[in-house]
Amino acid sequence: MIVHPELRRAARHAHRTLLAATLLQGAVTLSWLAQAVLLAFALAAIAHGDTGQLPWLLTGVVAVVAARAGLAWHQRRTAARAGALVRVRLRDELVAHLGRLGPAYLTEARAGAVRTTVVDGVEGVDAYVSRYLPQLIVTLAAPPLLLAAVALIEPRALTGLVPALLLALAGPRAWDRLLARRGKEHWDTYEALGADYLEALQGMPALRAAGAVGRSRQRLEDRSAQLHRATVAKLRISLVDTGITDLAIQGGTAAAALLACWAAASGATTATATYLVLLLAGECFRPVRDLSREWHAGYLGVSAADGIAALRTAAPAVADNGKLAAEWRTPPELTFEEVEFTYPGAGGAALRGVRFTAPAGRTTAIVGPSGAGKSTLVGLLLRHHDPRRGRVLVDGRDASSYALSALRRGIAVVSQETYLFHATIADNLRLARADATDEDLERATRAAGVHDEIAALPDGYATVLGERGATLSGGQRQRLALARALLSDAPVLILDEATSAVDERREADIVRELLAAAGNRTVLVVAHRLAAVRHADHIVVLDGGRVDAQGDHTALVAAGGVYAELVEAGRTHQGGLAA
Ligand SMILES: Nc1ncnc2c1ncn2[C@@H]1O[C@H](COP(=O)(O)OP(=O)(O)OP(=O)(O)O)[C@@H](O)[C@H]1O
Repeated sequence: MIVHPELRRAARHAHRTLLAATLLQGAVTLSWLAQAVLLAFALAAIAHGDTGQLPWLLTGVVAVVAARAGLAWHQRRTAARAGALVRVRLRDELVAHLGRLGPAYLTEARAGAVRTTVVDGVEGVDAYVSRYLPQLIVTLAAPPLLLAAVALIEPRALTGLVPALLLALAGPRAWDRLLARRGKEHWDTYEALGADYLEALQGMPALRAAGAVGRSRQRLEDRSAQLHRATVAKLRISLVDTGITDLAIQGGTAAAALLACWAAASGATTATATYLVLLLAGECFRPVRDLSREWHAGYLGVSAADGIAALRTAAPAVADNGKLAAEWRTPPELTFEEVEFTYPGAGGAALRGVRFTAPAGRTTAIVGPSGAGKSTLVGLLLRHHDPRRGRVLVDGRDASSYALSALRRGIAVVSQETYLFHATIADNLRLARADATDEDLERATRAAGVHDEIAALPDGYATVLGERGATLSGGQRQRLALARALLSDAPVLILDEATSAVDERREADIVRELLAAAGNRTVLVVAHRLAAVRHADHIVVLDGGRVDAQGDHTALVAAGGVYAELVEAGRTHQGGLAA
C-alpha cells in the first residue's frame, strides 16, 4: 500500500474521472455483497424446505450478476479514460519541462533514461492511478462496513475475521520500505539498460569503426543480467507480500466458517445467519484479493515515481522570469559586456571578460581555435546558461529580461550537429514555419544551395528522410538545416559551424547566398574555416576564452596575431590538400 506523493499528484490530473471510477468500483463491490445476501437467503430457504421464494431470490441473483457485468464494463472504461488523461497530461508536463530545461539538461542526463521515464514510467503511473488507486479506496472502505454487518449477525465470527483482515492489510506494510527500495533499484537498472541500448544503436557506426561492437554487446548483456537480478529480487519481496495476504485471507475465511458452523451446531444462531456469515466472510476478503492483483499492475508506477519527480522538478540552468516579448521592430544589436562564464564542475573559465558588439542587421563572424569559447558564446546568447559575470544584451536589454521562449524564437540557429526528423523534406523544412508555401521552401533551399539535389530525388520535397536525416550526406543535411533556419522569421540568425560538412569550394558560395537571403537580419557566423567569413562586416577573434582582436579581415591580417596565424594555417592546409 505505497502511496507516493508524485503519484497522488498525478492522480489530480483526472480527479473527477477517478472519483467516478472509484464509485463504480464501489458499486461492483456492493453487487458482490448483494449477491452474497441473496444466495444466503436462497440457501437458507432450501435448508428450511421453503422453495416458494426461491424463484424470486434466484432471479435477483441473475439480475445482480447482469448489473455487475454492466457496472464492471463501465468501470473499466471510466478507469481507462482516467488513466489516459493522467498519462497525456503528465507526459505533456514532462515534455514541456524538458523544453524549459533545454539542451543543458541533456549534457548531464542520458537521453535513453529520459525516454524510459517519459514513456515506460508514465505508462506505469497510468496503471497505478487507474487500477490500483480506486481499488485501494474500496479496500479501505468496504471491509469495515462488512465487518459491521457480520457483527450484527454473529459477533463471534469477528474473532476470526478481524485479526485476519488486519494481517492481510497491515502485514505486508512491514515490507513497504524494502519493496520501494527494490522497486527503485529495478527501475534504475531498467533506465540504465534503456540508455545503453539507445546509445549503442545511435553509435553503431562509431562502434563498428572502432571494432567495439562485441564489447558493446557484452556491456548490454551485463546490463540485462543486472536487470534480471533486480527483477528477481523485487519479485521475491513481492511474493512474500502476496503470500502473507493469501495466508491471512485463507485463514480468516476458514476461521469465520468454523465459528459460524460451531454457532449453528450449538443452536446459537439461525441457518440464515450462518449462511450470511459464511458468504459475507468471503466478501470481506474479496477487495483485499483484488488489491493484491492490481498492485502488480501498479508497481511499475511506484518504481518510476522517483524518476518522474526528479525530471519534473529538475531546476533549469536559467530562470525564466523575463516578461519582454522579443518583438523587435528592426533586427537587434547583440552586445557582450565583460562576459565571464565557467561550466558547472569545470576547472577553468570558458569565457573571461568577453566584450564586443555585433551590429544590428550586419554579419559578425566569431573565429578562433578549437576550444576558444565560440559555441559557449552562442549558448549564452540563447540562454542555455547565464554568464557568471557581465551581461549579454539583445537590442540594449539584458537577455534575461525577455521571456525565454520568445527570445529563443527570435534567434534561428544552425549548428554543426543538425537534426532532421523521420518525415518528408517539406515537413522538416516547415518545422520553422508551418504555413510556408512551396515557393517559400524553394526560395530557402535555393539560397542554401540544396534545391537542385532535392528536385533530383524521385519524390522531390515529398521524400521521406531516414531518422536524423540518415539518408542524406552530411553536407546535404547541413544545407537543409540552413534552409530551415532561413524559412523562420527570426530576426537573428546564428550559423555555428553550419557549413563545416560542406566542401570548401562550395562553402564560400553558400555563405554568400545565405547572407544575401538573410536580408537585413543580424547574423553571427561561427567558423573555423576563414574563407567563409572573410567578407563579414565585423570579425571577432577569440582565443582561450578572451577576445584577442576584432575588426575586418584586412585589418586583422595586417595586425598579425591569432587571426593572421589562423589565415596562414588555412593556407598551409589548402596547400597540403592541393599537394
Ligand atoms: N558542457 C560543458 N561542460 C564543461 N566544459 C565545457 C562544456 N562545453 C564546453 N566546455 C569547455 O569550454 C571551453 C569552450 O568550449 P566551446 O565549445 O565554446 O569552444 P569552441 O571555440 O566552440 O570549440 P570548437 O571550435 O572546437 O567547437 C572548452 O575548454 C570546452 O572544453
